[in-house]
Amino acid sequence: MDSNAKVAIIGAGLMGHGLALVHAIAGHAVKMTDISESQLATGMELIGSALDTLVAGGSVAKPETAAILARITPVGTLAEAVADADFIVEAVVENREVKTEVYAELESAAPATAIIASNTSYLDAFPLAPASLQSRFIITHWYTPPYIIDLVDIAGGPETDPKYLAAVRDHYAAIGKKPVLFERFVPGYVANRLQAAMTLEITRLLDEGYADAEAIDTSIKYGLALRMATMGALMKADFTGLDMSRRALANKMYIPPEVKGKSETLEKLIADGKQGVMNGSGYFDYGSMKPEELFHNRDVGLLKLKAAVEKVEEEQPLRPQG
Ligand SMILES: NC(=O)C1=CN([C@@H]2O[C@H](COP(=O)(O)OP(=O)(O)OC[C@H]3O[C@@H](n4cnc5c(N)ncnc54)[C@H](O)[C@@H]3O)[C@@H](O)[C@H]2O)C=CC1
Ligand SMILES: O=C(O)[C@@H](O)C(=O)[C@H](O)[C@@H](O)CO
Repeated sequence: MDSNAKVAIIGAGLMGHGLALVHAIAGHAVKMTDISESQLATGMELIGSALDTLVAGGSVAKPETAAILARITPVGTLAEAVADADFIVEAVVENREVKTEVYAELESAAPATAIIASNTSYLDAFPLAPASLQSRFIITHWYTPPYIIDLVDIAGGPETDPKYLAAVRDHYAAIGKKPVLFERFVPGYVANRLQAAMTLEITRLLDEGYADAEAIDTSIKYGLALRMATMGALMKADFTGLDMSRRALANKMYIPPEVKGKSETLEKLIADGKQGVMNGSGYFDYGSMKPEELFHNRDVGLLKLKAAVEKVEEEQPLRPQG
């Protein structure tokens, strides 16, 4: 696969519009569709504001934006989106029935040579796709916002032809992303599994009154995250010394929480009308700051952090170079 491949994005929601932008920035001609006309229009607006943010953060040059936008065409139907596609990205709601319907439609509408990729967060999407798609059906899972976060989880199913996995991995690496190709599909891949485990522990700490939101996020931002940004978890263990890891495991002091499927703290916040950034408060209070300003600041901040981490990796290497 290369940047001449024509891309179709199915679903223009939070992820779909971002994925359309990622591929257009990489030079692909992109067709994006959604079952909801209004979501398709919103997706196109969000692409415009995301591009402005990338320009403000120095990741895209202003003169390039017109050409990037011109590469993205919103279309009204799935059939139109995929008619001449080489690579199809499914980013519809995380619902088995909806995804099954989309794959059934792709069986008749997609070219017989197109690679089909699902952006599912946790579902085992392979059993949902018809037999005729299995050899070219893959997972490419991105993180939000995908035009800033470079990690892409790539996995095949039992019948996926490995050549498609390698082609997509190599292309994403060539356009500056960080693909991780899994030997075997595991729901949630690495990062989402770790995120889920952390969320479970955070829920326990909050619900049982051990720590509040401020204490938890301070611990993550100023403790874990800064080290993880340059070392990950396993290199950090090397720095700590592996004997320490062995002792920590042997002590068996950490007992994972019971999986309850809900959190009292979260239920109370939602009952009090707190939905997060979009309505001004969630675990934290955002006062008079508007969602647009918050998203802009988050994204420009992430771009600056990413540039700083890249510089540190270059200037203070932690492994032999070359
Ligand atoms: N929200 C997130 O942070 C992330 C989500 N994902 C995954 O990406 C996928 C999409 O998630 P979001 O973008 O967050 O959802 P979303 O709800 O923002 O967008 C989904 C879009 O799919 C559209 N849709 C529903 N049925 C359709 C159909 N038959 N044909 C075309 N469009 C259809 C909806 O109208 C909606 O606009 C899910 O599988 C999710 O698990 C993956 C990474 C991050
Ligand atoms: O965190 C993300 O951006 C993603 O990895 C996801 O797949 C989902 O949003 C996930 O966090 C839902 O639990």
